[in-house]
Amino acid sequence: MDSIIVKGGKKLSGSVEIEGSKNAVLPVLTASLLAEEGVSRLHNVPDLSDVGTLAALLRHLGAEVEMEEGTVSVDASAELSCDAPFDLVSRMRASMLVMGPLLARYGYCNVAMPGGCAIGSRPVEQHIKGLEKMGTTFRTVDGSFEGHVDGRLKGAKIHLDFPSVGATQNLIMAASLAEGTTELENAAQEPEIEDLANYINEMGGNVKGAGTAHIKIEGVESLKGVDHTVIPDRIEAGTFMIAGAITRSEITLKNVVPEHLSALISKLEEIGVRIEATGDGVKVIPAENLKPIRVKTMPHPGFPTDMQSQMMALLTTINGTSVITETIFENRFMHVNEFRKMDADIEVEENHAFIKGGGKLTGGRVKATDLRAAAALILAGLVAEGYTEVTELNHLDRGYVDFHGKLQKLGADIERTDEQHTKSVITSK
Ligand SMILES: CC(=O)N[C@H]1[C@@H](OP(=O)(O)OP(=O)(O)OC[C@H]2O[C@@H](n3ccc(=O)[nH]c3=O)[C@H](O)[C@@H]2O)O[C@H](CO)[C@@H](O)[C@@H]1O
Ligand SMILES: C=C(OP(=O)(O)O)C(=O)O
Repeated sequence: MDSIIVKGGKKLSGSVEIEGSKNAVLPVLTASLLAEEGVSRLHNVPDLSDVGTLAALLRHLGAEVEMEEGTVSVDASAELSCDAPFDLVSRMRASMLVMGPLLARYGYCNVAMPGGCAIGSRPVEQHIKGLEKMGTTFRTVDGSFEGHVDGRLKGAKIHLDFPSVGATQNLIMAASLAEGTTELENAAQEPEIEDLANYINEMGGNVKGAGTAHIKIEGVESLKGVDHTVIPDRIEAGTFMIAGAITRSEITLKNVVPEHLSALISKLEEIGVRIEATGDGVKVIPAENLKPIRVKTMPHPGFPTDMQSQMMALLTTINGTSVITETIFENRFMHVNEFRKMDADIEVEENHAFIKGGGKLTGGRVKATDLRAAAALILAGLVAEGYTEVTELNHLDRGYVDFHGKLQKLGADIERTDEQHTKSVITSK
């Protein structure tokens, strides 16, 4: 079985380059289906299995997709198929994002229901309700959403019950080729939404207000493929900030936008970890003694749920009791059992985790329960006594490029049993 083995106790030093953002490139790739002419060349694309999975889906739909050294080209000018089957959609929930572009372009889609995943049930009614308001009629057939539009999608005023990232993205894409104006209220404000809007505007679209809770989209007649550079991955950056903090080491991160990480940086500073801006990145400077905190995950600009397990790893090393409250996903504490196997003292009551930190972590064999838990367990392994073996690396490969290699370069004592595998995880043609 593939695993990463880390021996705890080494300090880190040096610098690490942050990749392009997984959560930005996935919606941007689906938006490339909106272009009836031209080729989109997307730069700063990370070599991740999720990108490979989405590329496979775009190819299945009839787009031409090429990948070379961080650039993915998508030509969606051919007549596309509108059927996204279960075997592709179920591999990755972001596949649902083909719905908006297909309905906008063809007035039809047949997209398998993605189902829940380890971190929660993850319903999609906000996507469906918004698209219905724009004139789509849905029925469910054999476990798929079949959507029909009479003519073209129509602009609408849509108030989201919750600022869902995926629903906001699907609706922006649908509205970009709809007739008239769409206004989204209580929209998600993540930097990845802004990146998607920038890409659509570069293609000839008209999206205003992305990055705020109120987004206004004027539909246009057509969009063209263009070049676009994906923003840096704020979650990978945050994960490496914690790598510096947990090992009490000064390290430098390159290709980071600190404004995208303000909630995490503010919590790290409260703990006693200084984050200093340096040209195109940041320096992580932990104090000698760190302090426990209370932290609650929230939609952006709040503290990101995707940093919750890595923060938990750090808090297990800090004297005193810290409290984490998870408000985004109903089942995102599965890593607690794995941390306990490493002798962490953590109690969970409903959506609160109480972490009594400062005790000794002990290495052992632990299982990655989701993508961020994979990284968090490796971070804990950096400071645990003895060897920690982390299995189920398929989760890690969804969202981190060469994670163990980057830690190795920073000085960690870490290796991966299937070294070859990490060369490229993108599915080839
Ligand atoms: C590829 C990608 O960008 N994934 C990110 C995206 O996921 P994703 O877009 O799936 O996250 P959402 O913001 O939609 O979901 C957040 C919460 O809202 C619920 N919900 C969502 C839609 C809906 O129609 N009904 C509903 O109840 C979900 O079950 C979840 O509990 O944002 C999450 C929240 O920041 C991140 O953890 C994921 O890394
Ligand atoms: C939950 C995540 O991703 P996804 O929405 O793709 O499952 C994540 O990136 O941590």
